[in-house]
Amino acid sequence: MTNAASVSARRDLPEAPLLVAARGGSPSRTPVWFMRQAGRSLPEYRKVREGIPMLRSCFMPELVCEITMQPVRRHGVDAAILFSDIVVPLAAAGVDLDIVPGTGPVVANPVRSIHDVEKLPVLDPEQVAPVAEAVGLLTKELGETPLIGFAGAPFTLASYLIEGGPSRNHERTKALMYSDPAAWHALLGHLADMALTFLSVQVQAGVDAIQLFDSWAGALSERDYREFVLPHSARVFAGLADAGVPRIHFGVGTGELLVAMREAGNDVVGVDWRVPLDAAVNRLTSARPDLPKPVVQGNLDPAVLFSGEDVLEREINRIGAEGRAAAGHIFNLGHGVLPETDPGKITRAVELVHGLRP
Ligand SMILES: Cc1c2[nH]c(c1CCC(=O)O)Cc1[nH]c(c(CCC(=O)O)c1C)Cc1[nH]c(c(CCC(=O)O)c1C)Cc1[nH]c(c(C)c1CCC(=O)O)C2
Repeated sequence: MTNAASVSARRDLPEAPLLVAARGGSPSRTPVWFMRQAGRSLPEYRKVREGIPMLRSCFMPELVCEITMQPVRRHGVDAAILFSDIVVPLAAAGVDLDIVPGTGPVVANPVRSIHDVEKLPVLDPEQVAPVAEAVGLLTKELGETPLIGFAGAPFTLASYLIEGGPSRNHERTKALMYSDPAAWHALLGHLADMALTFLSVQVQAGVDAIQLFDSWAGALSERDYREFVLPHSARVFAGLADAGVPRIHFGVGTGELLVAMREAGNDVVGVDWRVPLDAAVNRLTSARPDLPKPVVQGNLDPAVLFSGEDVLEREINRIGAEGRAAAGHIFNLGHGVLPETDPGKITRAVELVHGLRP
């Protein structure tokens, strides 16, 4: 795809609350979307996914478009997030892996040495052409609602590749990181290239914002994060600096890493529910008074959607008030929607956020 095409593919959405807030402007209302808003909480999702394996569904453009649209239609959220997965670029490039229901990504041949790193395939943009096609369908269907593209950050992808699947302690990951820094940096460099290719394809196809998911970065100390991870995530963000779309950075349990994660070069800092948004802003501004006040995204505990409506309202009001400390606030959960969540509660949460004074 040429550069000229990339310029014309993106819609002009100057009023979209998500994009206004991401730039630190004054949106007409507090924008809200939810990580994992498409997925098992929705009966219409379970219906269209019936009999189709997760990974295969990510390469079916019409289905990706339909699943991405479902929460926008149902809940009236202020953004769609592309239905895909962080391991899609790895699978597309030919890494032997599967997404096992109830477990997550499982890798057939885990990466444990420099030899394994050297054997990793390079992602050719053509291999994710169905994703670009889905983005094209979505930008036609979404009207004024922005579309968020995403990728997994190098550390989180490395953890799946090295452990071979989900991990509580990331022990093999850390063992490689500490004992073979050359292999480690080669691996993270490779994964940064892949993330950048995957995100560039999405941007050229017309997504309006991107999010880099470093879900498991919170397992690291700040010192290790700075030495072993930050330079690679920074390269992904730097590669998108001229893309013209806001860049969101998110991880779980990253209260101690917020300052370092912002230094990776994003425009919006995702915050999980453990750190109040005003405290997060405080940490960010006192550590880096030289930088502009941050824009934050978050941070309702996904478990609160299992409580009564009075609790939901109280928590949303609290988070709305705390978010006023930031230069902009994009309302979200502190992590993804849990599969058992009552979708009615999600719709109600959107109404309550839209009732907040922006
Ligand atoms: C760590 C991670 C993964 N995938 C992702 C992350 C980062 C975000 C986070 O921290 O949650 C990212 C992701 N995965 C999915 C999305 C879609 C967009 C959205 O609505 O947010 C996004 C943004 C769809 C999905 N990705 C997956 C599902 C469930 C698959 C199904 O419906 O059978 C969905 C909707 C599978 C998946 N893929 C992964 C896990 C842990 C799982 C869940 C396994 C399970 O519980 O069955 C890896």
